[in-house]
Amino acid sequence: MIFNKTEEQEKQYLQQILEIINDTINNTDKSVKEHVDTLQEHKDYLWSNKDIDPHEIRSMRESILNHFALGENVIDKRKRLSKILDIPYFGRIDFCEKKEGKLTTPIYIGIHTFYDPLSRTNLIYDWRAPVSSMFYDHELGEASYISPSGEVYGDMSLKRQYRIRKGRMEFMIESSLTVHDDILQKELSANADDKMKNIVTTIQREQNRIIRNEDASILIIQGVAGSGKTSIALHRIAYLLYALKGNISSKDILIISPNKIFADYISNVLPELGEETVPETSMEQILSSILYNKYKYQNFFEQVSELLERPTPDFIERIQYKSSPDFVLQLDKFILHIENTYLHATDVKLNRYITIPAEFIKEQFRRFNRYPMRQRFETMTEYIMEMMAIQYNFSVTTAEKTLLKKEIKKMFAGNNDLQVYKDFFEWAGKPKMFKTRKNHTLEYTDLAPLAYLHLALEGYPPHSPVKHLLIDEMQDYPPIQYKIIQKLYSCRKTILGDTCQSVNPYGSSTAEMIRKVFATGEIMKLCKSYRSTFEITAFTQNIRPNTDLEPVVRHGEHPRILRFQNSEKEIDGITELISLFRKSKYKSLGIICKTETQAREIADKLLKHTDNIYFLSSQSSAFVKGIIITSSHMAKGLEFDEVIVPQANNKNYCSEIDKSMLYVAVTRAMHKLTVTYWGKPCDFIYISPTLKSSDLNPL
Ligand SMILES: Nc1ncnc2c1ncn2[C@@H]1O[C@H](COP(=O)(O)OP(=O)(O)OP(=O)(O)O)[C@@H](O)[C@H]1O
Repeated sequence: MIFNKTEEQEKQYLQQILEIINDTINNTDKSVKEHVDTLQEHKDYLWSNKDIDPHEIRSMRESILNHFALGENVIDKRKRLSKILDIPYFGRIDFCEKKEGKLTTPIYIGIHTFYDPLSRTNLIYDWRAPVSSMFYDHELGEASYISPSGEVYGDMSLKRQYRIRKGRMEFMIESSLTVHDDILQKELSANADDKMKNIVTTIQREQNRIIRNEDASILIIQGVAGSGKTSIALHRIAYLLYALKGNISSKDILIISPNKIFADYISNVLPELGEETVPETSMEQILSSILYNKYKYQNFFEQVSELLERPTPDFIERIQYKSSPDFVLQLDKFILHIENTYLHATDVKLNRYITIPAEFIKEQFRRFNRYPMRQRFETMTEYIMEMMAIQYNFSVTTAEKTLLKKEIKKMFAGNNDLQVYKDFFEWAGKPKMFKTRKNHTLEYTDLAPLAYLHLALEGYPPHSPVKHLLIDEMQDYPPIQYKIIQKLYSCRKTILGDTCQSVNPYGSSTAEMIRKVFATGEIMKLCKSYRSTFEITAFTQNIRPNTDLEPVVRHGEHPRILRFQNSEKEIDGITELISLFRKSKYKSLGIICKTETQAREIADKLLKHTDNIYFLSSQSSAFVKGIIITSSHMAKGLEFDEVIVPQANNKNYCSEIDKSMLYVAVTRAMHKLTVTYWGKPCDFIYISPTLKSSDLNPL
């Protein structure tokens, strides 16, 4: 006998569940009110009784704090329950454990657990619960899941998916498959939001393996464009917060994200999954704060812009040199060289009678080699003084002690980070590899090695409280930056990215390179691409073929390549495309240019013809829905219903880095893509014979 066999029965059951949830909400409201009343009573009592004895005050204080904490708990529960009212559950499996006397049990799966205290049953299971994993991993028939007490085997006899919105069941699908294709197609065909959304109802099996991987201490996800890397990494965080409850909370997690826009864009996923937003930072912030924010430096965005707008072979060479794994080895050798040669010891005359010999000082520098070099002076001084006192039976004054410490510090030639860093290039025989810009501004590639040397000399900060580190866009960070991360954060890590989307082709890292830096790590691949229609994906594959990529078959319009007579006509054409977009069903349009300068120029021109266009610069911090004009670099990680890529001529897009930018731009499109140009089309775009001739004729 199947529980709730028909759709009608399921609908009635949904109503019952909603009633129970509503009752529970009413009870929590009562409970909140009781807590508020008690707190008020305590407050009144304290106000109206001036001579209360200290014991009573203390006990009352404890009671207030207690009520407060309980009250907050109840409020959290209330928030969760109100969310459940909208979509109580999205899936169901019927499972019978292979054990005598066990019955088939329907398991309803939602974003949160719902336990009914009256019937003492779990009416809804959290999607992260062990039993729920079968929903994502198994088809009908034999199934198993890993419970805290071991693997549980059984038979899965039914699998349903529901679409419930605002407490109303729109439809249900019964399926033997893992996640039914129709539901996935519906989700993928929906319009883009101003924030990344959760995908809990349609997580795919290969994605679930990554989310629930608790074994890997360093998990490296290499995934093709639109494969759900970022979404999956965030779901993984939500999963770990659930599975390791008590050991880890959201404030113990740190996300290293490429920029503020991206951080804003992904900020909704965890709250949607019922978790707090987690702290976020950027690689630049980490590196600069190691150096006490003392140096002016070209930021990563400026480095990319320079590579796109005015690349010089020297600049490229400097970036390449400092981004190789070999460079880290060289720095390590140099640190050893500092250790062996930077202390130029001399005799120190403490007073008329006592002189500390140079050789003795040198010996102490070596003796304390477990301390970072700049941290040894104090300990060496203490030790030397102690030895003096024992051997010659005399005591030194504080002034003499201070003098000795000062003298030892002076003997060390590595007290200035920048000088040491410059020395490195002399030592390596590559003085041309270091160049500062106007006003002593450092190049971006120098920030990490400088910080690395600083840490080697000064010592690493105490153990970081971060328990899980998430690094997105992993390909953009060179090995030296990972080396620093490894030393700063010893915790578990999830690192994700796609080498094909590097905006830093002269300094990018592959999954394999990253694993080498950490000397460990599990690489998991995501090959299915979900974001774009089949036609758009085929187009992007012509720009940068990736044999790993497997598109999800969802059809849409063919991308269009529009040729114009000149740049003015191109602007007119884009204005026309914008007005067509405004009349369409789509909600977001990204006009993605190669550089920020180009984006700004086009934005200025377009704004003469049309309004409500937002220019997103590297300084922006919030992502907005609507018509956005931006650079490829800023668009990384984002997505739009429709994308227009202007100026795709062979002058604008001609180098390897230009190709990366073009690839990033076109892979942002979900449903519609138009590429415009005047002059000759760039060689990276394949003009397919299926294109209508009107698409190519000059307009
Ligand atoms: N299992 C899934 N169910 C529904 N949608 C999915 C699924 N997996 C991925 N998507 C959708 O695919 C799109 C791409 O996801 P996401 O941005 O996480 O991918 P990514 O690999 O980080 O992309 P990129 O590297 O190109 O920026 C999003 O719209 C996401 O909602």
